[in-house]
Amino acid sequence: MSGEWVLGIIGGSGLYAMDALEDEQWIEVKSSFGEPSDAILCGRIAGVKVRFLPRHGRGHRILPGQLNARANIDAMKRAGCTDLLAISAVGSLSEPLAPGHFAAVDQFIDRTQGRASTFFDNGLVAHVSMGDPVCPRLSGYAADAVERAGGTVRRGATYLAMEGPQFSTRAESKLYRSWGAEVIGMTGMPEARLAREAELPYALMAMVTDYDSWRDKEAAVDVSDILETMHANGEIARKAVEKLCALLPERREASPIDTALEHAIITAPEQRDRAVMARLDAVAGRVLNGGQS
Ligand SMILES: CSC[C@H]1O[C@H](OP(=O)(O)O)[C@H](O)[C@@H]1O
Ligand SMILES: Nc1ncnc2[nH]cnc12
Repeated sequence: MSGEWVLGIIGGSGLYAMDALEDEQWIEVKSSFGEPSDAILCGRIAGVKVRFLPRHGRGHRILPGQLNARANIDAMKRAGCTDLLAISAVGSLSEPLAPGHFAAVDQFIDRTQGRASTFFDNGLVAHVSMGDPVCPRLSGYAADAVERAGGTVRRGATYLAMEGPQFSTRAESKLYRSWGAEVIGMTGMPEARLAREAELPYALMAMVTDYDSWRDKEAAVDVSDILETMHANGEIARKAVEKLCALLPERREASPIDTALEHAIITAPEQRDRAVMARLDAVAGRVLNGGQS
């Protein structure tokens, strides 16, 4: 879909509103997948339409494992988002990625358990490609924006999504390092999977808050260290969103991710479950309704 940008921002720990928005208004968006984390804050930054959702709700009410990621992504799609930038606090599993740095995530290892991780269901089976889970265009713009906001950013990092809410043991932390994971958090999955199913180009800008628990001579991560780093660097994340809006080209060219479902649904048309199709009106309406966008 070429045309205008409607930039969805999913704000993680420490990011519960966006001061820079003009004409701001919180709107309740109903989802066919249950309750989203909160209302969506709508407005404009540098002329770009922005839709902001605090991932854990205002006041940080929702555990990572209890987030209704399906409702969140479905609501952002219904709110008209064309692209989604997720912002997340993460632990670092790599020495050069120091607390206070940012990382533009480009790969995931998913260790979450028991979370609803697809919009599809019996009666409507789909398999989207997840080889390249992140939109390189949006991720590149977001990394440029962090630099313009004065941050240090690493382009390309593998994110280990853990279940939580407890932090990792030292043995787990070392194991994930041996797998090549560079940052660790609790929310990037299934969010990234669901964004792809919803044909929304997704990027994850991770803010490193701690060194997790793999450094033997140092204390294991605790939440007070995380909050301290988050408060010291949250302003860069907020400023980066403003810079991102300012640097997006006026016209949004189509992305291949806009049509991720094109050949993904394999259930024969006559076998499709009407109720499941109805629930997917926003996520998959483009393909289910004869390919119109
Ligand atoms: C506050 S520390 C752990 C918490 O922070 C991260 O949240 P988010 O990804 O939403 O920024 C992490 O995933 C945990 O949920
Ligand atoms: N060390 C860590 N593990 C999981 N999630 C985090 N979020 C911030 N730091 C984290």
